[in-house]
Amino acid sequence: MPLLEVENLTSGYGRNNIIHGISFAADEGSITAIIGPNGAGKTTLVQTIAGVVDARGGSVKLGGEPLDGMPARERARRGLGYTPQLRNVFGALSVEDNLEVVTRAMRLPHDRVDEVFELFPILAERRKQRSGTLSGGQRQQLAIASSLLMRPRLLILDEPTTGLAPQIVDSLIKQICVIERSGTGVLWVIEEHPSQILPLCGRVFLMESGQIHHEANGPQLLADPGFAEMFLGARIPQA
Ligand SMILES: Nc1ncnc2c1ncn2[C@@H]1O[C@H](COP(=O)(O)OP(=O)(O)OP(=O)(O)O)[C@@H](O)[C@H]1O
Repeated sequence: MPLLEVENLTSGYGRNNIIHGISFAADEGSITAIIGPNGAGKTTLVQTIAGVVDARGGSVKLGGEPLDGMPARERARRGLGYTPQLRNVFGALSVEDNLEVVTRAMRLPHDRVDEVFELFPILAERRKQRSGTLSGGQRQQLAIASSLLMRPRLLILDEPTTGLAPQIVDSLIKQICVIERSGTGVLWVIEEHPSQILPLCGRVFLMESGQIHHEANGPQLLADPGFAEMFLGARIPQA
């Protein structure tokens, strides 16, 4: 059984539906990617899975358990971790306090903070630093660390590498691979760096105009000469 099963999911804002009857699945211990042009509805799709945007039809199951109608917080308790695009951390709080806000709110054991510090040593070094003064990459690590405190079965990452310096991108990708190898499923919305990320992806779903048009595995997709023009409007440089 796949870890995540999305069936015929529809959602939108106001009078407009943005995603139209999307179905796909993602497995544990592997990386599944969603890729597509700006405005395709990728963020809306993952926010609907996470319970941040209400579904208007269809279903989402995690480990066979339906999550439909549950608020985001309840989904998080059941193992669905979501790190939004905007690296939202509490800028006025220290690194450590950001993490403690989550452990207190979700009544988690305090040693979970040490667990995520092991994965992100730079955050441990900077535990007393105000988060607003971290670099973009460090803020992204803190946002991911906050999601990991719940020990999610599935971690959704919305464009985690966008806007980061190449060296930081490399180390973040390595850290995400460590998370995947620990058995966590990763659902990754890709915006930048496809030539680095796609080879790591078991399944890739190509989204356009609120629908999934194609499924492939990452290496297959990179080898497809039409892919870059079709979905990114540019040629993908080889890694
Ligand atoms: N809160 C909102 N209210 C109204 N419309 C929205 C809202 N968020 C997104 N949209 C619209 O939904 C459509 C899909 O946006 P979405 O952010 O899901 O796409 P995306 O594929 O993630 O794009 P990008 O790669 O640019 O982030 C766009 O037309 C966008 O303007």
